Amino acid sequence: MFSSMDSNISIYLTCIFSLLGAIVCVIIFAKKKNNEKESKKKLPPGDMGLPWIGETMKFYKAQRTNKLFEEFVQPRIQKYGKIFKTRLMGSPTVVVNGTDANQFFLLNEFKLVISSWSSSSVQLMGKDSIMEKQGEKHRILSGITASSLSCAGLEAMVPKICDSVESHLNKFWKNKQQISLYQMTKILTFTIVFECLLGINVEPQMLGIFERVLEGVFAPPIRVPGSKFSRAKKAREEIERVLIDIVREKKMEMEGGGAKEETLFSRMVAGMMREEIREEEVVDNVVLLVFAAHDTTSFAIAMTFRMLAHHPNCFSLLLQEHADILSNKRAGEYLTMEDTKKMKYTWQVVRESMRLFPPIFGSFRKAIADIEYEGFIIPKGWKVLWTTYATHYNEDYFPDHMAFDPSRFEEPIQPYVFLPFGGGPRMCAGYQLAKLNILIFIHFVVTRYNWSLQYPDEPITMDPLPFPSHGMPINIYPKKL
Ligand code: HEM
Repeated sequence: MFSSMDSNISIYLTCIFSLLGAIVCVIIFAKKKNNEKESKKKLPPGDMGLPWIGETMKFYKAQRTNKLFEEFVQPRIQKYGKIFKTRLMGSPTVVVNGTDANQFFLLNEFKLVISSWSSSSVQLMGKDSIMEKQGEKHRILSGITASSLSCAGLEAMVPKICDSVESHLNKFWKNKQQISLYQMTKILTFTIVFECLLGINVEPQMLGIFERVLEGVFAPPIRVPGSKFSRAKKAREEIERVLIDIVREKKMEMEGGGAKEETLFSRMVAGMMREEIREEEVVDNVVLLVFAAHDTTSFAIAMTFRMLAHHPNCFSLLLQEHADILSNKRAGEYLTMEDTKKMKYTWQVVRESMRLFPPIFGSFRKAIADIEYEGFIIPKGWKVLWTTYATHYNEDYFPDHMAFDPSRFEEPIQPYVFLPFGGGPRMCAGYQLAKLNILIFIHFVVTRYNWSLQYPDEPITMDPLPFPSHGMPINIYPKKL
């Protein structure tokens, strides 16, 4: 009897110990799994460099010679993969590369990330410009901007742009044998933004003051006499006084029932009268629009002409497109929106030039929450940098990627691969205006002038936006019309 009881107890104990063992195993296994999961949520690989300064100097050095991708981004992609960490200008930063990353971070604007500009840019553009706005405020401002920059708004602008280009050529190109293409297109873009988009007459001194503001946008925010930033801040105060007077004049004119013509400026002032936006917001957004359009459009034009000079076959095809459009016009008749839609090959050439020479290399965002992406964690407060190069210079999307081949754009390009104008809620508001400005300018120049580059291989510098280091001087010879 005892022996059968003993054997029952021992079976009982064996069962209990086995059960306990199983529970311990399950706990250990679950803990291990959890630890594995936790350890997977690690920071991306990379080198944070020296305290505070991090890898800023290496970044600037690569940027200055327009080799940001070749000398900074690509070697790190090879070493660490498409997502890597670094430290730039005092901020821990994760550089993300590729279509999926572009889509993820650009579409998650306002939800996981917000745009992040340097302190100098914010002080000079103003904290009330669209680039600093989030959520509802951003929606109101982009609504006002979009109403003028939509296709319907732009159609009315085409003859005005033609007029501005014609006056520009008469004033700055006529009887000249040489001009600086980059400088000239800056003047023209400035005039187009002010006169065609905003409906504000350009006073002679305004461009100079604006250029001084723009020179300080990426300089260190040190306000000591003689510094770039200090000069820029003074210029900003000067331009602010001029713009406040213009805003108040416009408001009085509109209150008195004048100002029939709707421009982006009158829409902003109307928004101010409805108390949707404040006077400071109107001023800051005028400054921002000039900044956003100025160096970008001029660089896109300059690089298009450079590529055309290097690829005479492409130039012949482009010239034919403009000769065909011109042959259907009466003497002196301006282009229409329909004509610009016929400039398909020209737009391919411009896009291919912007693929190789993007006017904006990418932009910084700031994480507003801890972000889990591709098995890594990007802590709240860290910066995220997406770049155009990572997809523009990728063999998978653009085979023989350094070759200039406008035919790549005959077929639609997969989303988030070609991003000279960015994407998501912060996609360039002036994309269509830039397109018209560039196409119409090319039409006038190639149908009226023969031209050649003075320095076919002029170096490109970045500070931090790219520009041809000698201003791209060209020789010009008027065509006999
Ligand atoms: C070739 C010429 C241009 C290029 C390559 C370009 C490129 C860009 C890019 C990449 C962004 C997005 C920046 C980001 O994601 O943080 C942007 C934003 C913007 N662009 Fe352009 N741009 C050009 C011309 C213009 C013009 C002509 C205007 C208007 C006059 C303009 C107005 C804006 C504005 C207002 C934003 C800010 C949008 C926002 O924050 O919601 N751009 N541009």
